[in-house]
Amino acid sequence: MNRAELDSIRQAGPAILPSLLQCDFGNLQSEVERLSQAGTSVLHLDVMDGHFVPNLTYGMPIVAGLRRHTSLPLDVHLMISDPLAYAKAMVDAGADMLTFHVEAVDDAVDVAGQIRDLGVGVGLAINPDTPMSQLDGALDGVDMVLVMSVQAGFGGQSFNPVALDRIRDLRARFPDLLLEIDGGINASTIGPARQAGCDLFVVGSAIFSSDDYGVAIAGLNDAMASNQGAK
Ligand SMILES: O=C(CO)[C@@H](O)[C@H](O)COP(=O)(O)O
Ligand SMILES: [Co+2]
Repeated sequence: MNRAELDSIRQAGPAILPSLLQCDFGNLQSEVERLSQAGTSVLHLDVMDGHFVPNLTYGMPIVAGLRRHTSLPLDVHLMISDPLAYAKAMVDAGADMLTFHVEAVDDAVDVAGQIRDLGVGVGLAINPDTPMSQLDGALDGVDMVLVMSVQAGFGGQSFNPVALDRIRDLRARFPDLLLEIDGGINASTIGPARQAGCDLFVVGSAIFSSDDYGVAIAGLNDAMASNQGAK
């Protein structure tokens, strides 16, 4: 994803990104079709290595398989200890945006630069219990900050409101930075996250627990617009 494509995502307004973590992997193609029909504009893919986080998901073959069946941009959330070891393979598989964790690397600016050189958008993620000071001086070459509202590793966890203060703080300091939030986003938490200044909302359980993804996404968009929920 180049800068122009990222800008067009931002200009299109807030977007809900389904996280496939809780989809039916036995019917992946049909799940993606259902999400496309429900108005999805970007898919969020959670890659976990069983080392950086205590959970294991999938890697390049699934990304490549999705790439063959959809033209939707693929936003790949790397919850892995060595993002550079897999970055090129992920891009070759079809990732459009690669987000790595600030906790996983020694030099985030260097990692971001090497990912950028692969021709994709770069995101930097931060877990709720990591001090925000770790982002100081780390945002050069970063297109997006992913503020985790749960500890990375599992779907279905409860929203941590510390993420709202973080979004507010980043939005005030970096008006043009793309901001994404991930974890525990539902009809109660999406409004406050939007009001705090977030652009992209990753949603797993609140979509996949519904029989009708279109209804679930419409409900989340309504809740975002009416800013329901606790602050
Ligand atoms: O990155 C992660 C979890 O580490 C997420 O993308 C989750 O998959 C979101 O799931 P819900 O919290 O919405 O159930
Ligand atoms: Co994620």
